[in-house]
Amino acid sequence: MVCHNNQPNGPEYPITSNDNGATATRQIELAKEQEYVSGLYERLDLLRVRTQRQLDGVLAQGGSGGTHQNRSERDSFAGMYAERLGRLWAVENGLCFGRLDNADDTSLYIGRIGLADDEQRRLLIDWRAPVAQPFYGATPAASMGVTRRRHLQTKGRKVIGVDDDLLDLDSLTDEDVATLNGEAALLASIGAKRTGRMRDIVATIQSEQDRIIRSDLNGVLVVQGGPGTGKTVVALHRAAYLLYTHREKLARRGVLILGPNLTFLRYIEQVLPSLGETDVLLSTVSELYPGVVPGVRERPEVAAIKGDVRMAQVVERAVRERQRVPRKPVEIRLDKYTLKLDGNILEAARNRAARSKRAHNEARSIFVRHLLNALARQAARQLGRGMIDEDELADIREDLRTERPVKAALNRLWPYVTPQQLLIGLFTSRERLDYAAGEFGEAERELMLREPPRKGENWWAESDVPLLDEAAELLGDIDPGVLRAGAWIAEEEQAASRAAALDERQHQLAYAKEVLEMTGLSDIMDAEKFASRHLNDDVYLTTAERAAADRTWAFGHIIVDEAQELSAMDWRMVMRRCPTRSMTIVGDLAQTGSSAGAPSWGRMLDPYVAGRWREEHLSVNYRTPAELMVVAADVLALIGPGLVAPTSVRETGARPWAVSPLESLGDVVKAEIVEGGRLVVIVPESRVEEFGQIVVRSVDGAVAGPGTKALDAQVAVLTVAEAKGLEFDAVIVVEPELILSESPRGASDLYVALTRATQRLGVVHGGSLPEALARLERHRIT
Ligand SMILES: Nc1ncnc2c1ncn2[C@@H]1O[C@H](COP(=O)(O)OP(=O)(O)OP(=O)(O)O)[C@@H](O)[C@H]1O
Repeated sequence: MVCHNNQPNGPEYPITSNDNGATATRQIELAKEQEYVSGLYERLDLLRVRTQRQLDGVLAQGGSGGTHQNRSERDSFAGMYAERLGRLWAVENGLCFGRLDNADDTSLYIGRIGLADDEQRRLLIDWRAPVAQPFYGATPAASMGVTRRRHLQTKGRKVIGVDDDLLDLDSLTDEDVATLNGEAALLASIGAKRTGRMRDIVATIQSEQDRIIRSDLNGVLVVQGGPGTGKTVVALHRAAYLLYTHREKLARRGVLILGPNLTFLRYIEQVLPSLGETDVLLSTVSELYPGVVPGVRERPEVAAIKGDVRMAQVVERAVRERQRVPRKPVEIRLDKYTLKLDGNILEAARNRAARSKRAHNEARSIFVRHLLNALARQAARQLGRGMIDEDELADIREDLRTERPVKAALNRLWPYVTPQQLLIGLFTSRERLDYAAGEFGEAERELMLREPPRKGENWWAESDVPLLDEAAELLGDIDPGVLRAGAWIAEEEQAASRAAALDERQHQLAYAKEVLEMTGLSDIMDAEKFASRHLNDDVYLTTAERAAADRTWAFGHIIVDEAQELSAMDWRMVMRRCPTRSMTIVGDLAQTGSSAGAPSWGRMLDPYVAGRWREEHLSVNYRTPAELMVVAADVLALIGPGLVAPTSVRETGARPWAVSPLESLGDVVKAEIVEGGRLVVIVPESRVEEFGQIVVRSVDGAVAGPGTKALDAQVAVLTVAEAKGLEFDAVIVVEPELILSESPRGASDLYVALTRATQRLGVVHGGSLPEALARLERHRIT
């Protein structure tokens, strides 16, 4: 199916006939719908006023008075009303977007939330309710009792268009024919200019997407689909659907959505609130280890090694290395005598601790107890006290425990280790790597070897995060008493965790401000107070916030976006967060850019759910026009001969082009700027700074590099990895040959770059143009 739609904004008022009678019929229909929709907004306003009053009432009871329980109840109610109010405000735009007419002559209006009047009569059905499903699933062949599906287009509170699908074709009347205009709502939506933020598609979900959204909560669902097929947006709607349908279960355990980078998370972060869902944790995989924010860019070959599943054994052996029995006996010199720990004693103590199956730090007390007993007996012998009772032995043991040389020896023999210390110790020591990473070759071990961190340096790379998590599992917690003493924790680590706490606080404050503005409460309460009351206090943290701070949190459901990028080690970490294996995994194997990414879904998932994961496919591209996909398909052929590009839903008539020389870049970008829309310049990683500077110098307000600013700017300069998952009205790819050659997954990178545009695509090159781009219309600027 290819529809022609040259209007980037789509029709504002979808009139397909210029017949006067039909136009009059439409006007009448519009007026009827307007009346109903106005009634819905009146109801919404009333509910807002009521909820606001309830909130004011609770807040008026004062902040710090009463018992702890009174205060905590008050705060809970205030939190609940504020959240409800937030929801009521969030659905302002597009409150009602559809109507279903049933064969029994009843009609249902479908919208973002459910509304009822005071007599509990249904006025508006939540799009996620089972009765709303035919709005997305009914077809003429399987009409599900529906005769007409009507899309309502609104601007603010005004109904500006109706767009009907008639599903019972036999019952068509002349008036029906006048309002029949199939895909106008979809085309208007996908042709609209982009704002730098993903919007919800609740009014135009297609039936293959709806099946995925409403698929069962249990088990692992993989959604494989080419670029622009709606994987991300479908995954987000699925989160909203699951929260609505299994509210109780998921509210307790929470839903985690994992995306490829922070810019992407900013890009999608408004979709769920616009669907009335705020309590979902959005995170990148590299943020999953609390307290560590990776800042080191690693070479792809190093990331590939550290993402290899064999690293699990390496970490395990690195832990065991810390429990190694020294070859020579250990002597402990005290004032009165010298004690000696030989191999047999040490081995026995270590075996006893190992048999406990506890994690390293938690098993330490067993090891220490066993050794102290042995030392106490030796001490008693040396003091000439052959037979001593248990009490005397205990006294000697306690004396020994506080002796400095004994403590030092115990620390050497079975040290407390943090995950950070373990990895720094491992990757900065050739000896330790040789011991722990035997299954990797010498060259690979050499690649892993690093300099120790300098003071204040952020030492962590993304590939370290799952290794830290793995280490945390094997090391376990350190006794908080010992932790407080803290002397053995590297200063750098303390500084890093203080910085992370500060960052977190700032993020909470920004979020609090947003909530207060959205709920109209900013005059009553300041953000600082709101944040400490509702966000930072253990009792009132939302599920998502509590989960974010807890490495061992088990989520009710996890959605992984751009899942092809995760390494085998990443999957181990993600699976640990979801013991029930209720997951939605969306991605496209052809777009894999990471050197440690998935070669196939089975390879990544079979170790956890062999034969128990189900796969769905999406095959229609709602983003990239057909003219652009023809070019992208030639690059797809480089990735794998049998791969099939998704079918574009529309043509625009705009042919993609290539220009040279490279010196024209600034002018070309200026000429391509989309009024009221977004343009991205996608550049090779190795020349990002150079091209970024050229564009920033040539175009006022252009932004080089990722982040919120890049999303908001009219022109942004990004690498492929930074542009992954995003979309723009126009895309200019610079030096595609270099993108192809500079990474082992160059063809996938170029494919991703070429498929980011919703309207126009151009290439600027100085070097040769890859053969796969032969279909581009070529120009030379003189
Ligand atoms: N049913 C729909 N109605 C309107 N717009 C849609 C629909 N499905 C998808 N889209 C739009 O198509 C675009 C692409 O969607 P999305 O980013 O989810 O695709 P994707 O499969 O994740 O792409 P990629 O793999 O390239 O990142 C978005 O603008 C999205 O809103």
